[in-house]
Amino acid sequence: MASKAVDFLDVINGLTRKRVEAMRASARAPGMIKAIEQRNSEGYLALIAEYKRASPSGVIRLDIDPWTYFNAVGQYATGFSILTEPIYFLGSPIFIKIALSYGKPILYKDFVISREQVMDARELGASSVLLIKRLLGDSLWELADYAIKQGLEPLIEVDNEKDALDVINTNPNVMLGINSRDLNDLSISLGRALSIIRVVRGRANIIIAESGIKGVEDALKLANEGANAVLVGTALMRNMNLSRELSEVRVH
Ligand SMILES: O=C(O)c1ccccc1NCC(=O)[C@H](O)[C@H](O)COP(=O)(O)O
Repeated sequence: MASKAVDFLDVINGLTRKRVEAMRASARAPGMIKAIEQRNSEGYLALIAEYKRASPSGVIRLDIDPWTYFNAVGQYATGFSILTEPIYFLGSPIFIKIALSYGKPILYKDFVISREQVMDARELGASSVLLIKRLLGDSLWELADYAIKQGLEPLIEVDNEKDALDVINTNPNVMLGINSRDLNDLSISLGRALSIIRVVRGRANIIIAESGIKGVEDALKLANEGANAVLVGTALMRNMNLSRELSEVRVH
């Protein structure tokens, strides 16, 4: 009994020391756009690995700490997507601080609706910030311009053709996130994402396919259609070894 208590305290002590060390980090993550372009120029689809413990549909996995995750997927990922939203996704800003030491681009992933959140992303050291077109409506470009002024690269997420065209007609230089998940009913349709990509490929600077990507077969379809990167959460949380296979998918 006594030795169990000591073991546990040792674990807590070790993890807390690492967490405090991360809190002190003042680094800035490198840019996502350049990293994706570099990966594509080497002939590969870029992989953005998301640290995602839960979603509105329920808990995904709580038994992987962020160090274990970043260590496992870091060598294969072009960048990280880090959920900071605490209620539905059990995210935290500390995960960004921890990710900084891996030297990869970092996307701040929350339902961003305010300048304060953009500032938070910047102060934490993220390189990009997620802006969801359907969530922001008319305030999208005001917030996107603010993020750019703060030195962040906005990832503008859409889930339909009209919004995708709207984004590239307004600013083709931002990263365009094409979500397979319908944000009304949370249903996933890779087919819908593929048809949106078909419409915008060659006109958007960077296309990132998001959500519902289960493995190499899905990633290949998206790459063949014109995606520059895939953003994968749930499947990687369930099987971190998938990162190696996904990192080997080629672009043309
Ligand atoms: O993940 C959800 O269920 C979700 C529900 C409502 C709004 C947003 C949601 N997800 C945010 C994301 O962008 C995903 O975490 C990301 O695309 C990764 O998706 P997946 O690989 O399917 O976990």
